[in-house]
Amino acid sequence: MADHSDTGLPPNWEVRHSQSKNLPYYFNAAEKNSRWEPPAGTDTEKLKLYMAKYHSSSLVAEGAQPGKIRAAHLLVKHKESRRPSSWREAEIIRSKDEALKIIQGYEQQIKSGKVALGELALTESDCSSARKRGDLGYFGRGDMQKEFEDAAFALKPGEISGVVDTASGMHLIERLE
Ligand SMILES: O=C(CCc1ccccc1)N[C@H](Cc1nc2ccccc2[nH]1)C(=O)O
Repeated sequence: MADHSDTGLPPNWEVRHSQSKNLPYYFNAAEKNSRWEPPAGTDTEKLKLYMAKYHSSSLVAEGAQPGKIRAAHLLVKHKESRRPSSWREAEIIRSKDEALKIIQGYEQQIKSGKVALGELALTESDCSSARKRGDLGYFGRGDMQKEFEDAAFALKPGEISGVVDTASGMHLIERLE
């Protein structure tokens, strides 16, 4: 078992792995608290070394299976989103219309070749997948919200969707595999 002391995380915190999302998350056994992002007070350089040492193997993406695709997305949430909060902003108050204008701007930048979706997702996406350049891993039909699924499965690998509106917010989707 990995020695938790060299994770760089504050006391009682440890790194665990979400099988369903094939992603590491942070768990505090004392407070029974978990989160996708490292807690405040983390020595991020130490955490990076720890992750490279103990977690790169567990992050091996599931192999492509029949009926599954892999996609990345960039999400702009708004005040009517199912969870109007993200790693970027504790309380998201922009209107749906403002979110639409913002994501249409991103769509233009991406489709003009000025920036890659994954690059923009890193800093602009309101989904926890932002830190993986929006990469959601492999998923099949029934795994994601219907509007998202239909738009993603309609893409060929390498293609980018138009703006997709779901209960989570406004998305741009890039099919990766
Ligand atoms: O549910 C998640 C995590 C999704 C995820 C899957 C696989 C790897 C990493 C993240 N994040 C939500 C925002 C959100 N809503 C979505 C709806 C469809 C696809 C991706 C989505 N992301 C949120 O943060 O509110």
